[in-house]
Amino acid sequence: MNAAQDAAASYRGPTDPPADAVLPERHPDAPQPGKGLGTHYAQCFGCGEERPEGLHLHVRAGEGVSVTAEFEVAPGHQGAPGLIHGGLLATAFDEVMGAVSWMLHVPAVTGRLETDYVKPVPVGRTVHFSAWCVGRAGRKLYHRAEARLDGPQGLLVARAAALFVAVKLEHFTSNGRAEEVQAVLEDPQTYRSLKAFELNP
Ligand SMILES: CCCCCCCC/C=C\CCCCCCCC(=O)SCCNC(=O)CCNC(=O)[C@H](O)C(C)(C)COP(=O)(O)OP(=O)(O)OC[C@H]1O[C@@H](n2cnc3c(N)ncnc32)[C@H](O)[C@@H]1OP(=O)(O)O
Repeated sequence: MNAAQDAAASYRGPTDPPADAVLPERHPDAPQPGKGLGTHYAQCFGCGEERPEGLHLHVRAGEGVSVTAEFEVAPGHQGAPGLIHGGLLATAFDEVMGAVSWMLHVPAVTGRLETDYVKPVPVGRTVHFSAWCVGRAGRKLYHRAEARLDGPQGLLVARAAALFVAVKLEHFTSNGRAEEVQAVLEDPQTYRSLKAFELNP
C-alpha cells in the first residue's frame, strides 16, 4: 500500500466515529422502549406543542440508545409543489437525533449534520424516523438516522448522519436571548426536563 492508499484506508469522515469511540449505554432513567419522550421545550420548532407552524414530532424511546418518531407532511412544509422542503427533512433529522442524546441524558448540540435525500416526499404522507447512536468519543456523539414513508418498514426516503457535541448548561444560558432563557428558568415544567439532563441551574 502506498502512502495515498494508506491515508484513504484510514480516512474517517467527520460523522464517522473514530477508532477509539465506544458504544454508550442508555441512561438507567431513560424511558422504556415505546414510551414517549415528550417535548424538551414547548417552543421548539421540531417538537414543541406551542409552535403552530412547527413539526410537532412525537419522539418515542426505542431499544438501547435509539428513538423513533413520525410527522405528517403538511402544505406548510412544501418546497416544490406538493413535495416536502429538504431543509425541513434535515430539521426533523436534527430533532430526532437530538433526542438520541436524551436517551443518554447528555445535553448536546448539533456540530455537523449530513443528509442523503433518496426519494421525493409528497405532502399528506407520514414520514417515520428511526435514529440511533453509533459511538461516543469524549464530548462527541455520533448518531445515524433513517426516514421511511408511511410506516417503519416503508420506502426509504432519506438517511442522515450527525456529530453532536455535549455541552454544559452555560451553552444555553449564555447564548440564548435573555427573555426566553429567563422564562425557562422560571417555568417549573421546564425544570422537569432540566432534571432529565441532570442540569441544576
Ligand atoms: C436556560 C435554559 C436551559 C435549557 C437547557 C435545556 C437543555 C436542552 C438540552 C438539549 C437541547 C437539545 C436541542 C435539540 C435541538 C436539535 C439540536 C440542535 O439543533 S442544536 C442547535 C444547532 N447547533 C448549534 O447551535 C451548535 C453551534 N456550535 C457550537 O456551539 C460549538 O461549535 C460546539 C458546542 C458544537 C463545539 O464548540 P466547543 O468550543 O464546545 O468545542 P470544540 O472543541 O470546538 O468541539 C468539540 C469537538 O467536536 C469537534 N467538532 C465540533 N464541530 C464539528 C464539526 N462541525 N465537524 C466535525 N467535528 C466537529 C471538534 O473538532 C472537537 O473535536 P476534538 O475534541 O478536538 O476531537
